[in-house]
Amino acid sequence: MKVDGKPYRTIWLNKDRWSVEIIDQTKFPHRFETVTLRAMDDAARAIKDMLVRGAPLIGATAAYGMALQARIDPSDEALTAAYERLHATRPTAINLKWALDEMMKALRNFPPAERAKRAYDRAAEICEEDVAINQAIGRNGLELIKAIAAKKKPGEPVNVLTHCNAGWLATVDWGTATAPIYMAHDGGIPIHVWVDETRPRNQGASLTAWELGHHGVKHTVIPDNTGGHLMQHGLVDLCIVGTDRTTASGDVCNKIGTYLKALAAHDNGVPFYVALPSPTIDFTIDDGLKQIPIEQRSGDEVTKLTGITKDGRIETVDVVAPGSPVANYAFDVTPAKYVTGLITERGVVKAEKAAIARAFPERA
Ligand SMILES: CSC[C@H]1O[C@H](OP(=O)(O)O)[C@H](O)[C@@H]1O
Repeated sequence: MKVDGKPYRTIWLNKDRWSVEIIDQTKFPHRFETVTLRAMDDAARAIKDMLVRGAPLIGATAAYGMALQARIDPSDEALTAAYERLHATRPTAINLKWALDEMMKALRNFPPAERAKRAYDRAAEICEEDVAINQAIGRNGLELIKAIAAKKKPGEPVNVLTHCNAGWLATVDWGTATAPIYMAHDGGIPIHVWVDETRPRNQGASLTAWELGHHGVKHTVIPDNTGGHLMQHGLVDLCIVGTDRTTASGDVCNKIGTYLKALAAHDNGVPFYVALPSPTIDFTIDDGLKQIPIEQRSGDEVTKLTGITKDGRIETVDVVAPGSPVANYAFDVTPAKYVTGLITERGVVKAEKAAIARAFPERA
């Protein structure tokens, strides 16, 4: 998407045709900086330390991590070690394993001497596929927004609530949950987004708000616990969130707090949609609560906050009583029964096994 009028993606190949550039998302919202990945380890660290994050972007970065490895040492042993190193960076988003499996599938039948070129080609394909999938999710989600807009008074905005960042910063471009929002905005449909700040890393306040603002989309940042109140007072027309892993039966794993939003939406009759690119479906599992590994991250993300001072210095401060233990579960699982529909690249699909299998028969 555009940043101050200049088109950007979150990851791209540099002019040297081998090093990879990423936007460093740990610097948002106060700094826009990029980082060059020159080795597989750079890609692994970028994923682990969340310079890049968001299931599709994690997959794309891992794919280029394999390409960077193939350039240095394309042997079976080296590629297997790279697969393991990248796979170990974060446990929840299934796109990581999906992308790594795609790369190994693409490389294993090529002689080592030809693997680097094939790896870069496949990584580029994965990025292009992500953009096309997200644009299709945008078109399919746009129909839902149009149907709500048709019942509104002229000029009255459709109010969408979203959680965390499932925007273009979580993907290669367009985003998943935000793709329908951008298309509605670009198509002249009045739209407003309630942006959950999304503690503890504040991906909503620092990423979603930043990207919506740069695209001119009206939005309001809210504390995470506000959404239920807004729904009780008819101020939310629909929820659209992303996902890091959705099971074959439609259980949705997403950023911590998503489940509570789904409960509030269910209780208030607010449609709750999940934007779901097919690489994020884990067809090997059905029960999200029992089978999806939930990442636990450093307690520092809870006890510390980083911001900018009046004179422009970036500072980190402690915000929790010294010595208090903290827990930092990064994701939760929303059972399929609370999901109104899955907005996929092949249409809006019911959150149930048979419907998902019909939509993606080649993978079921
Ligand atoms: C389109 S995937 C976005 C998904 O990923 C985020 O998690 P994280 O920022 O920790 O990678 C969050 O769950 C978003 O919904």
